[in-house]
Amino acid sequence: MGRIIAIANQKGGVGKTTTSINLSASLAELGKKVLTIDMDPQGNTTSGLGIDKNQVENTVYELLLEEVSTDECIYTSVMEGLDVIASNINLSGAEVELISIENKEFLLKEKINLLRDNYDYIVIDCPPSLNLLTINAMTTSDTVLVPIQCEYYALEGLSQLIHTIELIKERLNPDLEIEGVVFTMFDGRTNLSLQVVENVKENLNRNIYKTIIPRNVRLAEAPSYGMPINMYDTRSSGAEAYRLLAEEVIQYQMNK
Ligand SMILES: Nc1ncnc2c1ncn2[C@@H]1O[C@H](COP(=O)(O)OP(=O)(O)OP(=O)(O)O)[C@@H](O)[C@H]1O
Ligand SMILES: [Mg+2]
Repeated sequence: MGRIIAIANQKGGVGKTTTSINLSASLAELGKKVLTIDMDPQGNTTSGLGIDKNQVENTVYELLLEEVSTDECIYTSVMEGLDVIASNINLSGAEVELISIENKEFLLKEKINLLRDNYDYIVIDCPPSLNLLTINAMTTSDTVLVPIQCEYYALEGLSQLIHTIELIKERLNPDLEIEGVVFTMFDGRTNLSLQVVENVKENLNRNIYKTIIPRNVRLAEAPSYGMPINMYDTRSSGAEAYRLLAEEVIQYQMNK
């Protein structure tokens, strides 16, 4: 049975989408069958994997709120072995529409359970908020992976995120675990990045991935070409890092 990983942090711009795209693509490169679900109305994971978000007919919105089957929502990405359930701006209205629906926290889970067996990994990119879309992602998932940007306010909001995850575990998804945190946008030339890593390690009693994602301009460029980093520049430091992260993610499961 496949493992479902939510990439979440309500803080904006910390590298959730970059991690979703490139962890998914690196897992696929290692021969895994992967599905990436874009739960963010910004649709950046969708376009970053080579899918025109304004042309897709069925998105997460249709999956959650209309009588559309899961199969009809799955698109193939530019990367072999990597499928996508897309998103676009239409999803921004879903939050309000979801409120009055029964079982509103479990709509995604009901749909995704049907195809768990078709994939080794399902990676869900969450929006930068602890809203119903994020809650749906967390009730569907086995684990949450939290990207932390190496900047001064890295720890801000982290305790709130951990508290939310624990509440969801208590009330909605008893199996949910925090898989770990991964540092992103590390800049080895500054003391700040090093200090942030040390500070978070001291304050956070959680699994921290050994792999640290460096700040690498190729990672920022790749989405505008609709490609994950391993296709855009396979030898870049960003591609190497996400490959190592994918190996660690696979290892985590084997250690269970
Ligand atoms: N390791 C990196 N090196 C250089 N640039 C990066 C790196 N990771 C992310 N970026 C850039 O930083 C910006 C924010 O990254 P990203 O979109 O992945 O964050 P996010 O957490 O998904 O943001 P949001 O909260 O808006 O969804 C993007 O422009 C992205 O290209
Ligand atoms: Mg994002």
